Amino acid sequence: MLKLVNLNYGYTDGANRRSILQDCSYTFEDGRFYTILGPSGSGKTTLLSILAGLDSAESGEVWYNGEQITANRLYHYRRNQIGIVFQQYNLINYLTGIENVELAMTETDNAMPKNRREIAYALLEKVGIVRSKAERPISKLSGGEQQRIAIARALAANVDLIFADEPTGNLDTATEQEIIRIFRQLAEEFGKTVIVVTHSETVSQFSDERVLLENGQLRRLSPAAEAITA
Ligand SMILES: Nc1ncnc2c1ncn2[C@@H]1O[C@H](COP(=O)(O)OP(=O)(O)OP(=O)(O)O)[C@@H](O)[C@H]1O
Repeated sequence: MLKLVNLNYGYTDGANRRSILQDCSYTFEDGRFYTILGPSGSGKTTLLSILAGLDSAESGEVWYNGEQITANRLYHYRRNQIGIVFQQYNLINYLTGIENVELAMTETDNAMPKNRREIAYALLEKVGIVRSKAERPISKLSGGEQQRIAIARALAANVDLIFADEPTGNLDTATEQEIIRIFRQLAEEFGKTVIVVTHSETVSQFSDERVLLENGQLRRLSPAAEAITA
């Protein structure tokens, strides 16, 4: 379970103080697929950065699996407990897909099997990347293929919590559907918690829970399509 308690975050813009998160609290349960929605500039990426340990709130607490993610736990949390998927994929372009995933397996303290390459192929197969594609340099792959590899890379350290920021922002509708199917499967079949920031109605429709970030706070949207002002 990922729990946020009274998070506050703001910045100064000239003489003005702007608040992005205001006593923001929420609980994300294990094994569910969440989407975070909200108007442009409402702070979704900022919130995700805080949840993924890339930025820190000014006050408040983040708890994961009963442990508070304090400054001295951040390194462990980022390295061993979470994976992140970005809109721009952020893969290493001169390496192949399989090398990107294998490299991620060396960047964790979690126990990794000796046959890393085989496990990496299996992980890529799970997200629909066959061997011939896994062995191509990233620069020779489509955006959809790169995003699948980025998802496999995020899972490589055997983590249970995946964050994604606009993961389908650069993809066409058919490819978006494929990525949604992968996220659904990760939650349903493999018990992963998937938290996705998105403007896409399609992605949000297929999530287990839609959460709106508005006026610095998160609130659950009712399952029946509530109008979104994103
Ligand atoms: N440290 C900072 N200094 C100045 N401005 C900041 C800082 N952090 C965030 N902002 C501003 O806070 C607002 C929220 O940004 P954020 O990217 O989190 O919003 P968002 O909801 O993800 O937006 P979008 O949907 O357009 O991607 C933006 O106006 C951004 O420019």
